[in-house]
Amino acid sequence: MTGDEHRRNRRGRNPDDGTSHSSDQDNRGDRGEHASPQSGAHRPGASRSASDAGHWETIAYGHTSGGGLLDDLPEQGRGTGPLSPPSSGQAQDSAPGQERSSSAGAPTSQRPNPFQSQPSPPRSTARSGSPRASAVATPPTAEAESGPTSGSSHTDGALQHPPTASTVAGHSDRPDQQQNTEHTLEPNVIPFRGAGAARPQGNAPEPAGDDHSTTGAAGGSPRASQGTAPLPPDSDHSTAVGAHSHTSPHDSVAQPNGPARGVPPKVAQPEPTAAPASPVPPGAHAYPETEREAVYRAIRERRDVRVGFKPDPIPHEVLTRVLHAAHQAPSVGFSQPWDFVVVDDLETRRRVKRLAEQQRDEYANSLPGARARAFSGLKVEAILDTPLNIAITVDPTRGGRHTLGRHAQPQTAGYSTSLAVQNLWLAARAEGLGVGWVSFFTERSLARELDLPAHLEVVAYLCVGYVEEFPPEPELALGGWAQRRPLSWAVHHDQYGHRGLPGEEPTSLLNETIAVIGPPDEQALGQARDRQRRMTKPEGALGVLEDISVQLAGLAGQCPPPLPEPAAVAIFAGDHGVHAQGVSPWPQEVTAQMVTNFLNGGAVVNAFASQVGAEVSVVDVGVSADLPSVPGLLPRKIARGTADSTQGAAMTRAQAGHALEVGIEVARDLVSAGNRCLVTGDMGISNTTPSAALIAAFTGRDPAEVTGRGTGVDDAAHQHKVEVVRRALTVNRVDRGDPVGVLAAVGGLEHAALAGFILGAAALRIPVVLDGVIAGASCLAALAIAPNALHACVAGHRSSEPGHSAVLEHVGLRPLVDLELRLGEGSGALLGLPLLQGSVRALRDVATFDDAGVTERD
Ligand SMILES: Cc1cc2ncn([C@H]3O[C@H](COP(=O)(O)O)[C@@H](O)[C@H]3O)c2cc1C
Ligand SMILES: O=C(O)c1cccnc1
Repeated sequence: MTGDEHRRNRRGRNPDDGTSHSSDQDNRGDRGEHASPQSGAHRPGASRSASDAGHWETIAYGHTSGGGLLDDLPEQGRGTGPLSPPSSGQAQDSAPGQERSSSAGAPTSQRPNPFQSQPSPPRSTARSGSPRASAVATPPTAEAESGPTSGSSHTDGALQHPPTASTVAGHSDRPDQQQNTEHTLEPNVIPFRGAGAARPQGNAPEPAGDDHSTTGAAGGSPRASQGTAPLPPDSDHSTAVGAHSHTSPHDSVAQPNGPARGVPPKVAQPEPTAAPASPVPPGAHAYPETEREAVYRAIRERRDVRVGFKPDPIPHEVLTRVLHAAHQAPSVGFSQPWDFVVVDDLETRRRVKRLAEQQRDEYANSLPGARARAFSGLKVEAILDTPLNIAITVDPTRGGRHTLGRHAQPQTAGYSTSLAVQNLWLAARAEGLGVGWVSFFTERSLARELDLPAHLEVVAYLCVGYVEEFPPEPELALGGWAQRRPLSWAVHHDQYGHRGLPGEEPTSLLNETIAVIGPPDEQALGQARDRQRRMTKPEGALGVLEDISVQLAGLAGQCPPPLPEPAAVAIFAGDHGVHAQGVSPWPQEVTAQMVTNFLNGGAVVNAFASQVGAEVSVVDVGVSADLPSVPGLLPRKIARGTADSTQGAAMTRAQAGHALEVGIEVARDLVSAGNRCLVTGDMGISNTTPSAALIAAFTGRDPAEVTGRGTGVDDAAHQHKVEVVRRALTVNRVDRGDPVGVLAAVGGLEHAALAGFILGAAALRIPVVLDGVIAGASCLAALAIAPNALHACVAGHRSSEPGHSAVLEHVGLRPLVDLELRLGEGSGALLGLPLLQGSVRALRDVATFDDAGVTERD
């Protein structure tokens, strides 16, 4: 048996080989419950429930009729300053063996998916940016420098609205807009907190029929809502909230997706602190259950509607109610900075629509191929389909110079206006009106079309009308454009990063991730093998691609698995203190220059990504230089390069842990943005040296066997590089049983982040295509942390770096492409991507003997 055959046999056929699988439960993600809506439409044998059907189906992508991966999208802007590479290169060879394993099965089977599991508040639109033109790149000179400094940390800023102890007379809304007593206006008064009556002063009107806010001599806060029970005297909701800190009285209330959820509390409820005993029990002011449910229902069922509008006019009183709800939004310093321009003039709307169409085209042209195909099926506006549009504007100057709370955060005027938008949206949902927020405009051009006064800005442009139906989930989620993030990803305890829902023990992102990385789904594996056997081809004829398709079915828990498309490559970039040892012929500043080149679309990775329709992001986890803030760059700098590992640890354990978590978060973000395949990329001058050290540490091989020439050092320099790796390992005395410790001692920030990226993909059961030696080294760390992560890994190619072959052999991965590449960036992985996609496409689309009426062999 050849080495290749041996490696292949360790994969696919029996994926449990080679790693010690724990008995981890399958991916339960965020306490999952629901089935996944992410499966593609229109594939043979795919079953969809009737409730999924309807016109939402028409926007689903992942359909099989797409035009392949070699699209002809316009090229992005390119870098202009060519780098002058030093010469030379060498290769390794290895011919792919041919053989297979397989079987087949009927499509289906589902798996828990962290995205479907946990109800969480709705989000609205998705955005994206395009690479910019400009470029810097200089030829290599020789020298180095670096110095670790500690990185940034996250903090949360909470908005506080200080209590105020004065009453302010206000003006009323237009009385002619009042339809009935249900919609009377409240006095425009800032209530006292806990101190007697808060009565309108001066000439503020006493609203007709609104008797609930001014009952009794002791009084109570006037409330905005109608039909609320009279408030007990001296009630003050802010006291109640403050006294209960984490355990808000609302914890036991029904969650946004339905009745109270049963997450068993693992943490004792904190004792209320020394607040004076209140005669008002917690929850006394809660609405009765049916009313609460109505509130949560409106929140849950609000949709950004683009399709299925009816032409029926909106009665004036309905529209007024909805606008009145918007007008009751909270606002900074009670400045009420909004105005509502109700547009029904057809000519104006036609002009606005033209603006939106221009922006739509511009956006479409900026998209990578797979995204562009998906986007072409999406409707982004219904400007002429609805009886009217509403532009909601902000006046950032309203309220005068001393608007309370706005002095420190001028953006709060715009935020306040967004709250008016949301109020309108929820009220509209309750009225059966659909709302679509169109943001395909540059703000100034829209303001011009609407002939707004110069001091106003447009916050939202809404298409409003009755609808045939409301989609059961956001249209973008149904179409697979993006997925809802589980609530648990967004909730932190005391400090950003201490995750856990209320009542749960806070956990780290890393531990949470490791906990859900499980073995492949045996049933889906079996179905995929069975289906491969029944497909109209001789058994095994697709060789390694059969194994890959089976692996992906097991990973997804679904046969056939979703197409691994769209794909996103994340290039993790960092610098290295060990560069000072003369291990690379390139100056360290090339790292930052290449990052700029990536962002300008001018590098090899961009060319290959464009070829296969993938999106490119660059993650700065440790570049020494400051990088400009541009679309496509994720600024996650943890340190300005690592320390020199020949002198001690390259980084602290905390830095390595932080980098791992950055990688996990990037994986999560890219997957929730709708990507179904992740691709590793790297940039960091000198990073083949820490790669060799990691590989030696995790495989136990001698540094001489696994240290390569990287960007091309000569024999003498190579010898020196081997000694540098040896010294780093001696100085740091690594223990491979402590993978985070190994990463910290001899790795790089991009290695740790890449390990996290791999773990993040595995936890989400999304395939991750690995590039060359840097990804390989990182993968060893990831597998040492969670062996089951292997089932998410596909080796995109074999690099000519010797350390990479050592990795592939050690973990039992069979590279898809073997072309003597030694570049990094994600280039080799991207070349392998279409093969991976082809393997799944075949499993999904190829007819079985039965279906096609083809006679099987004897
Ligand atoms: C212009 C240029 C573009 C690159 N793109 C990837 N690498 C690759 O080479 C570097 C590692 O090799 P060594 O350890 O020998 O420095 C990494 O940045 C890696 O991504 C590049 C290197 C250079 C010079
Ligand atoms: O294998 C790789 O990915 C590689 C090889 C040399 C330099 N940079 C990356």
